Amino acid sequence: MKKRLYLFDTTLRDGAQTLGVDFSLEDKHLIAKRLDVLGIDYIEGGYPGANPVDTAFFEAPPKLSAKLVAFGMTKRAGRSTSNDPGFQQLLSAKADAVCLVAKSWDFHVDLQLGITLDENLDAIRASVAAVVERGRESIIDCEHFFDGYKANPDYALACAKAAYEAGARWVVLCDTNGGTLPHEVAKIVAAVTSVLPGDHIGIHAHNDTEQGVANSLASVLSGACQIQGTLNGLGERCGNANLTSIIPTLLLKDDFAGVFETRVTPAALKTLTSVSRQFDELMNRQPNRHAPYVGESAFAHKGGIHASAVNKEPKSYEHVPPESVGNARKLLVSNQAGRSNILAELARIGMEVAKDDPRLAALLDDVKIREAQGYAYEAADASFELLARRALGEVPDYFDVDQFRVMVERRHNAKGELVTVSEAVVKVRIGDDVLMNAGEGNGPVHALDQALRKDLGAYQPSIQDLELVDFRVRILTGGTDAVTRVLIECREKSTGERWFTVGVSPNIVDASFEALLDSVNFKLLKDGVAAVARTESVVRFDGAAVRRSQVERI
Ligand SMILES: CC(=O)SCCNC(=O)CCNC(=O)[C@H](O)C(C)(C)COP(=O)(O)OP(=O)(O)OC[C@H]1O[C@@H](n2cnc3c(N)ncnc32)[C@H](O)[C@@H]1OP(=O)(O)O
Ligand SMILES: CC(=O)C(=O)O
Repeated sequence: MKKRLYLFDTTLRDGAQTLGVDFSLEDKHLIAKRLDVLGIDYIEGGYPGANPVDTAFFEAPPKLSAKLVAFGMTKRAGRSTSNDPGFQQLLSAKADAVCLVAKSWDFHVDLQLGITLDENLDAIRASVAAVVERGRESIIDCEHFFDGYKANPDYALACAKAAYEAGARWVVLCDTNGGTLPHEVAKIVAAVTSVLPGDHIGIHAHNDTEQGVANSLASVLSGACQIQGTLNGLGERCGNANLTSIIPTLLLKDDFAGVFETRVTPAALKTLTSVSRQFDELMNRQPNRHAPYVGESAFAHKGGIHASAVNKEPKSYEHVPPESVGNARKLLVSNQAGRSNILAELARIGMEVAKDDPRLAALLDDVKIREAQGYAYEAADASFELLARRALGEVPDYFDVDQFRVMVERRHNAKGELVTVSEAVVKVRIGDDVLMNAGEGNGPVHALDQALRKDLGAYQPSIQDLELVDFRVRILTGGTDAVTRVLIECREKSTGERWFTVGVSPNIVDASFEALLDSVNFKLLKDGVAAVARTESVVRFDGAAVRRSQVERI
């Protein structure tokens, strides 16, 4: 029979101690529910009494199948539990369990609490007993357990034993400062589980030497049965053990999956990538592309040799199948690519090309030459698709830009305020028509975008559905030879679909315009719009008088 491991999530408590993270009450409810669906056993919701959000959360907590845990500290020195208002507020919280942080390093008892070692042991016993008496499951976080054990093993163990004997369901060994290494954790946890039952022992590891996950895994191999951690590794300083890495390791790696079981099912594991990314989205944090298992690049193959091998057999360069965690494989197109990368990307966008098709070799050469000039196709899916379809003769000649002009002016407005305005004029040829439009914007690229998309004749219904959402500039080489790469992200308003395009030039406006043109062409191509035919050359200046006057002023 497999050994049951319990997952304890402290995102809403230790995760709230992350620099730059502030949970609202609504955030807490949403996150608790997502964790519950994932199959977490214990969800620590916060510290009732410490702040209004946490207090409110425990006044009307969400309904969960996981056990909801209220966090606090052992009673204050010199008071009884009934005479400690903070402790009483903790006991009143609507929670299934109460997790108390207790000092277990003699140095901290002496310096931080200023009480004797025996008084601290008494405080642990009295606090656990009060929680149990109140009908709550009791959990003790033995703060600084590993540092305490190294300094005074007998005393650290005495704290753990005092909690266990007073009725604590779980005694959690904390690597509070995150400085303990896996071999030390393995040894110390084994020493604890030789005197206390392992199915009552947990681990809470901080990540200050980037060993949070390794230390948690080492501790279960030494007999501990509860792992505390957070979503995406949030937490005080460098964070906590990352449950987003621990959970798939427990379910997918033979040495763990064969021995241990958790409440997380293989089906729930498939939601892990979306849980992780939604969480970042909610926190307004950029997801870590390189995060194990769930990061955008966790199954992205850039090297041509890797891509070729993955096409034959994915496990050649993948330690687990991406779909097992809800992630997806990507074969990137770049200067490191071979024909396999290109073929895979073409297949992804629905293009069938034979591996020996000479147009494929030409496209690969073109990609490598352009990447050497500064283009980055792995980040610009739409520009790559246009390049590939052009190489195969599949992109209609929608329009030509005969000319554009941009002006940036700093001036006083009617209220006498100093403002910087940008104006642009773009002249495009569509079929037999030449259209000239002006646009204003808060910067030159914005103005160009406005002018280009103001009136594209027959294409306007398709183009109106397009919006520019992001614009990133990177200078690739320093000095006078500097080249600018611009990446533009666009969004189709009707579907929410997004794509990226790239432009490169020594001139930032030129680079931006090239990326803008790709976005517009991609949208027309995507919508299956037919190109307007050209018969004769008739020049027509389109637009209202006001536009013409702007043009003249420029
Ligand atoms: C390792 C961890 O992550 S533990 C969790 C840390 N998380 C937090 O601190 C976030 C929430 N904390 C808070 O909002 C506040 O610190 C509160 C409400 C808990 C306490 O606020 P205050 O009463 O103003 O105390 P303050 O934060 O200044 O100091 C903490 C006090 O608790 C005492 N204390 C710390 N740990 C314990 C413990 N395990 N048992 C008893 N007392 C403790 C400290 O000695 C200190 O006492 P002192 O004021 O007499 O010196
Ligand atoms: C309790 C806790 O967060 C710690 O010791 O790190």
